[in-house]
Amino acid sequence: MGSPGLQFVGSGLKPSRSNLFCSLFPLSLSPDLPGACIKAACSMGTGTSRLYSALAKTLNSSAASQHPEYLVSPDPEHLEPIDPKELLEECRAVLHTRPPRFQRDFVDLRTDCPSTHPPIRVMQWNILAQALGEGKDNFVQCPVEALKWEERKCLILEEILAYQPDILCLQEVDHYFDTFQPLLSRLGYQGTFFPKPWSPCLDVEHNNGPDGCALFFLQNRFKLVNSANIRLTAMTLKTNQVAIAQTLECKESGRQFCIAVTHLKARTGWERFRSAQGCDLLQNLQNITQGAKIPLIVCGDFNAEPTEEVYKHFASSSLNLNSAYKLLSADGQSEPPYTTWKIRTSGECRHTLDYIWYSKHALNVRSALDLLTEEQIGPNRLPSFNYPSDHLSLVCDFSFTEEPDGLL
Ligand SMILES: NC(=O)C1=CN([C@@H]2O[C@H](COP(=O)(O)OP(=O)(O)OC[C@H]3O[C@@H](n4cnc5c(N)ncnc54)[C@H](OP(=O)(O)O)[C@@H]3O)[C@@H](O)[C@H]2O)C=CC1
Ligand SMILES: [Mg+2]
Repeated sequence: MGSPGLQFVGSGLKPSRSNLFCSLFPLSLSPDLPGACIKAACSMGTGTSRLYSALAKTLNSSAASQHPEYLVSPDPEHLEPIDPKELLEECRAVLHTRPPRFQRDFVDLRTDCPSTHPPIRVMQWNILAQALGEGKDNFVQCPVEALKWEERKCLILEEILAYQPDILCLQEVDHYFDTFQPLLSRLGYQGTFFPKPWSPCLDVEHNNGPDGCALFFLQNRFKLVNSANIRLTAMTLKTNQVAIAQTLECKESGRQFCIAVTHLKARTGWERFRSAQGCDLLQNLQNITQGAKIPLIVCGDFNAEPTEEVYKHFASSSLNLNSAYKLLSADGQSEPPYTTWKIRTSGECRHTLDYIWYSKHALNVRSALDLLTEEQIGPNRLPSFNYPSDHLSLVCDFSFTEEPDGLL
């Protein structure tokens, strides 16, 4: 990680790559980047000079001098909007030496149910914290070059831009303030970040701050009604895991719903702990949705197979939830065979851990993005030069059922 911004300055960017520079470069700057470097690199036209003012303001602010970079959020008013197509092209330029993206298709699930409003596209993704990927995860078949942040961040952005979700639920985010918040806000998203209280990223040398959950929604589609950052408890004890729950109102339909993101405790031996965290989250969501009066979508890396207790709590909750990716199976009852697939020193780890739960009486899943095949994932599994995380993204299109007063 270090000072990735300096790599861009030193990489001999040509004027034709100035767009790339505008969108991607300033957001990777390290607080110790010399001012002279910033000025030299930023004197490339009006757009960049405006960026320079924002950047200079951020770096010179008293907040910046007192707090590490990851706690400093650039003022969104000073950031120019970006055209998603342009950013996608910029990412592709950075990734030109890498193999092409895998093709994934949306599967139509409810073509028979008409909807007057555009669907709500939700993406769930554990993007793999940079510090954990480089320092803790031990992905023994993944070359270190495949994990280089300057390229891996472009693969992550490419995935987001390819599907353009209305709502984005992320786990293991350790580049919120320097990358995702500024870039996604320029794409029209409003973001919220809740770091883990004792993120394992902080144990890694040259880390970029704690990892946590992040929730983004498109401001032109939704109005924020209510937001809660939740530190999960297990049997009344505070834990290291978190969730964000927000009530949003659709600007087109006026209908409200609650969206939540979480990342439960990892590892075997912690099943009862995860179960308790799940119960706490369900209790919080009961309160927020006023006993299931408001439709709910819960995205998460639950770190639990469908056989675990926490999964069963969600499946049988009085919130009337169903897991969207079951609908991809022939009988509509089976989860996919994997949502994460990696090789550690301990061997191959193929598991279904990631879910998108939704209020089954209030929402329809219109389509879901198919998973990567074993052949696409390849023998070295994930992450790889083609795919930036050990977890696959899950993407669903939802619409409200037509009866607003129907049972939730
Ligand atoms: N500084 C301090 O005083 C304290 C520090 N800590 C730190 O926090 C850590 C525990 O945090 P906690 O939130 O409970 O972490 P978790 O056990 O939930 O795991 C943290 C991350 O490790 C990944 N992971 C899962 N399995 C493995 C594996 N076999 N090898 C490597 N990584 C794996 C998980 O990814 P995924 O979800 O993708 O599987 C997850 O993102 C401690 O190890 C310590 O580093 C904790 C308390 C105090
Ligand atoms: Mg992980």
